Amino acid sequence: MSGAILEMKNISKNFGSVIALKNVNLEVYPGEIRGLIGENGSGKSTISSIAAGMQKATVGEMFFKGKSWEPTSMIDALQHGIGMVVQESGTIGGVTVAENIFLAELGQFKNRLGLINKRQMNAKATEAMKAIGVDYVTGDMPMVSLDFQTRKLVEIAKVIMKNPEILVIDETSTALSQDGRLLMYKLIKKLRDDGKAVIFISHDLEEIMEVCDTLTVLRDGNLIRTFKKEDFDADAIRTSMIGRELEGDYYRSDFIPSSQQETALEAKNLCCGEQLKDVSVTLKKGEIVGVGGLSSCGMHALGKAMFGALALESGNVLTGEGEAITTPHMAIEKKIGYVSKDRDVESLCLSASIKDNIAIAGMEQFAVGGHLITNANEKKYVRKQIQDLSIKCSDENQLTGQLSGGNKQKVVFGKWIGCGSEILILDCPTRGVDIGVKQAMYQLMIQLKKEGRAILLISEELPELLGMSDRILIMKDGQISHEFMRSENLTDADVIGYMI
Ligand SMILES: Nc1ncnc2c1ncn2[C@@H]1O[C@H](COP(=O)(O)OP(=O)(O)OP(=O)(O)O)[C@@H](O)[C@H]1O
Repeated sequence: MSGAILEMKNISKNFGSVIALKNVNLEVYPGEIRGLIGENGSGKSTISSIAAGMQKATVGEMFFKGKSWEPTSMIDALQHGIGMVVQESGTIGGVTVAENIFLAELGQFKNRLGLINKRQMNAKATEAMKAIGVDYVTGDMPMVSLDFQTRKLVEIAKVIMKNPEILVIDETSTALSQDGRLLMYKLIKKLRDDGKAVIFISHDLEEIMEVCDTLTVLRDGNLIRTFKKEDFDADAIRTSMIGRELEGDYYRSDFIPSSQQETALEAKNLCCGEQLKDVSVTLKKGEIVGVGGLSSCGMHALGKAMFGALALESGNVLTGEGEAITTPHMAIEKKIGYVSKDRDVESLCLSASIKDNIAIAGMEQFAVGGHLITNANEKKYVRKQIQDLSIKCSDENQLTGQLSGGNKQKVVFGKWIGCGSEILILDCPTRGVDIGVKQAMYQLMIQLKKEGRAILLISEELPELLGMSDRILIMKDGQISHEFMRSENLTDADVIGYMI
């Protein structure tokens, strides 16, 4: 035993012909925050989920606290000291916060008659939320009433409550806004200071360098290198991630706001409870309008509303020609595309193939006469998106649910880009996407802008908003609190003040 709390030896994992991990050796030490970074599909989720009992390695062995480690499930792993917060939603929608937190452990609340003491269970769940610093969520709340960020926080509370020896956090930052991230950093630093270990997966190099003590780079299922804090160097890490230096512009290189005169889409006086309070936005052709704020500020609701997917109390969404958009069907007809933040639930059908997910919005492009679908045309259309966005998959028939997180996001992007959307409502479009692909997506957005397409870019990444937008709208408490024009001098600090 090397002093490591977890030793993973010669781990390989195959999914049919896909090799996700090749002979990976990973050791994690107590009192360490270990970062895992790598391109989409490099094997980060696979290696950490094997440690956390979600799946088994094809080959290899593991030792936890010096003993052979063969967890039979995530619950088994959590009960014995390794807990994981997964990349996508790890909670169940149809039940309460307490039922999610105590899933598989409801027995402890049974009374002598075998009935569950809900009051006690709810109180304990409320306590667990308070323990991580969230005082606005109680155990009796239905999960469906919570936004994406809060559902993630429930998941974090559930794992933290078990006081794990090792906590794995898989690409969760991008599900959280600024306040949620700060809360998460505080929790993981406390665990580290208490002598526990954390495995932290993120695509945000700046964040991972700031938060982690050591950093392991994976590429194509191989462990490339582990950096110690004193050796952290952004260029060296990037190069070992992608196997070459990243060249060319990342964000826009111009700093002058620009657009055409014509309006592409307009939201007028939108009202929807606490989420939207008299919000008006005009999006011009050839313009990228950024929308930022804290998770509950109303920006995600605004995106939904502009796609006709939110029941409004009043106000309306109109195209440049003055036609009202009240349903997603109408929006699609008017060439509006929408990437939801809640990718797995709202943007994809995970049990369908990549082909079906991409082709569904683009029939007009490849069907003969707009209605006769030929296999060859459909395949050609889908393959082009797979190639343009470098979607890592076995072929277009692979089920979307089998893709890595970032590759799923690329499928969503491909669906709306391929069908020639004139207006794109992009809610956190680069969530979980690696830097190489992010760069390609930004360059694509610039190209679309040049072609006169309009983009509403809703994002929790301030550098992305500052780097890409012609105008930035900051939202707070369901209202637009400030508008900034694109400028070289605009900084994170200028913007944050209007969010909180
Ligand atoms: N259930 C599955 N069936 C088939 N292939 C899978 C499955 N799960 C993962 N893979 C493949 O294994 C490889 C590694 O995936 P993994 O999710 O570990 O990548 P990752 O580094 O976490 O990527 P991302 O940054 O996009 O989340 C990918 O090629 C992925 O498509």
